Amino acid sequence: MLCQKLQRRKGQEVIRFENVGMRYGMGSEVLKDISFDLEPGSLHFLTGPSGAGKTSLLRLMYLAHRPSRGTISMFNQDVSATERKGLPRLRRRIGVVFQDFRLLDHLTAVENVALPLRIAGGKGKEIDEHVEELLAWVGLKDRMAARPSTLSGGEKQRVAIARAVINRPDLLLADEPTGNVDPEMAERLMYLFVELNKLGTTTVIATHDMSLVRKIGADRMHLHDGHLQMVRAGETPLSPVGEN
Ligand SMILES: Nc1ncnc2c1ncn2[C@@H]1O[C@H](COP(=O)(O)OP(=O)(O)OP(=O)(O)O)[C@@H](O)[C@H]1O
Repeated sequence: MLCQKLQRRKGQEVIRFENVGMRYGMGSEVLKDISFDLEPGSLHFLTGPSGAGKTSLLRLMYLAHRPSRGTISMFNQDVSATERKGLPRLRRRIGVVFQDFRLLDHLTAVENVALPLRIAGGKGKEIDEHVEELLAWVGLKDRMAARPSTLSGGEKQRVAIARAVINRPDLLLADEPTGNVDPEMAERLMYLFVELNKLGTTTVIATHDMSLVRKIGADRMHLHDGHLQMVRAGETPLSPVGEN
């Protein structure tokens, strides 16, 4: 099954940036000349100091913001040439954990997590069982029927993570996904991402937690002042870029 999934993706380009710049409104560029491509099934941490541009880069990768220059292609498709109405189809292949969670408050935790499966056409009890199993695994067995407004920050974060991974997306983008939980839970959630990655999901995780980065030992995309360096596991970014 795993081989099949990886084989199906062989030759497919998950994401490619060429000389991409990004600005907000009329401001100066917050991302400058970004070029990289991600191989199918790769896992990268996205690191860099506060304000370096990590969330902005994830927004571009999620197609929530257009670049001010350069080209982006996703799943072999030039995004700049894609009309707005074609974007939801691409986005359905991406699981995303936002810093502000973006859960739907009129739905329970179970219903929020089940949403991507329902949108994909899934029906019935099987979905609920699958969702409940995942929520229990992230420590939310007793909070399944709760609405987001009654959950703590760490609980909301775990619901958001479960929603992002539930349908094994082709690409997972996570912005500080362990920022609101204790170290033990952070490690458990990272394990979930690593396992998903082993099943073929290309994964990018923005984090300030260098101890987890070292523990997992994956390659890094390191941003400093809007410039990107690709850094191999165990290596340090070139000067003047600091560790964090
Ligand atoms: N909506 C916005 N409008 C204008 N400027 C923005 C907006 N969002 C971010 N910025 C600016 O873009 C730059 C990069 O911000 P971004 O949030 O991408 O950094 P980050 O690396 O994710 O930071 P952090 O680690 O603190 O979350 C910063 O200078 C920030 O002030």
